[in-house]
Amino acid sequence: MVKRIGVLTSGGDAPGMNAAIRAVVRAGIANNIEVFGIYNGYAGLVKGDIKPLTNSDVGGIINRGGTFLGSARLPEFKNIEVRELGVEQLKKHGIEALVVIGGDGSYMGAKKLTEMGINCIALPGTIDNDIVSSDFTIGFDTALNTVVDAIDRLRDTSASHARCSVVEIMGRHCGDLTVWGAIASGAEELIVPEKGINMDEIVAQIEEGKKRQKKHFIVTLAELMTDAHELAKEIEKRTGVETRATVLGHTQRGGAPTAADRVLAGRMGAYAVDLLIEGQGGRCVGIRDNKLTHYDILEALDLPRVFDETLYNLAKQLS
Ligand SMILES: Nc1ncnc2c1ncn2[C@@H]1O[C@H](COP(=O)(O)OP(=O)(O)O)[C@@H](O)[C@H]1O
Ligand SMILES: O=P(O)(O)OC[C@H]1O[C@](O)(COP(=O)(O)O)[C@@H](O)[C@@H]1O
Ligand SMILES: [Mg+2]
Repeated sequence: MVKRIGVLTSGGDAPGMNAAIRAVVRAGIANNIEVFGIYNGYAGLVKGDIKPLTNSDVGGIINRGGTFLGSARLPEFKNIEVRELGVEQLKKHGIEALVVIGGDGSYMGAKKLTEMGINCIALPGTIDNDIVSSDFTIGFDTALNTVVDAIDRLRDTSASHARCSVVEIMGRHCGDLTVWGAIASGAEELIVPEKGINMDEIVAQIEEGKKRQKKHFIVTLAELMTDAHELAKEIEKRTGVETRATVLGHTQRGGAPTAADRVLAGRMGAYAVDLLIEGQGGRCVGIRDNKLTHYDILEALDLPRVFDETLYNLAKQLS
């Protein structure tokens, strides 16, 4: 049975990563496995930034945002020679298997390390909710609550000034944070990559609201689609409603994880250790209908992303 494992966080950080690390360490130690922390993702792996972790090292972190191990992006990890340096470091420390907490990019790194003889289990840690093999990713619920809190505040000031607010939300190429954020905050409009921008529809929605003496308008916009400030100018020009843009940016990545994210992280972290004990590798953990499951990483990354039209239409209908 596996005796010594490592844990690392990689890619964009996400609230709940600390809770996941804690779960890996505590579940590992409970099964007589030594757990080593690898600092700063694959970059730290290659450099040998590796230290043993005890139960008390992961005490007092369940409620902390970010990742105490640090995270990084190391594009060079795609090169086999760079990954070989990482494998050498693991061998030097006697680490036989790894838990990798990150997004789709980190999953690829985990798959490739498994092919090089290091069993890896990947956990979905990203605010974007863009990992198709899991209904939810660790960090999504916290980021969603941050988005909703921000929109609630923006609505207050928008109503006082009878303004429209364009709110740019993260998600890379996935509209989930925007769709869920729009529903939970009662936004008037949502613009997501899966649907594109329909300027006429946005203008019509605001004009219709004006007729009902509406005092404020919230337009949620997924990032990377258009410039939020330019969109605000265009809305103001076409509707006559004074409009401001707010880019929520990295505020969405921070903060104490919600209870839902902590529980998800705890379940997934312990499950990853179970899979390593079974001798599994190259797998990623997901949650489906509230049940833990695991997939081959390549198959998981190949799954087609199905956009939830029902939720999108609900956001439209209730606006
Ligand atoms: N094809 C790949 N092969 C090996 N490692 C990869 C690959 N793609 C990404 N990675 C590693 O995973 C890291 C994180 O990926 P990235 O896409 O930036 O974030 P995320 O994991 O959050 O999606 C990259 O910086 C790189 O070190
Ligand atoms: O922090 P950076 O490097 O500016 O990256 C921003 C990107 O990271 C994210 O916050 C999270 O993405 P990943 O989890 O895939 O790393 C995206 O929503 C955003 O597009
Ligand atoms: Mg990603």
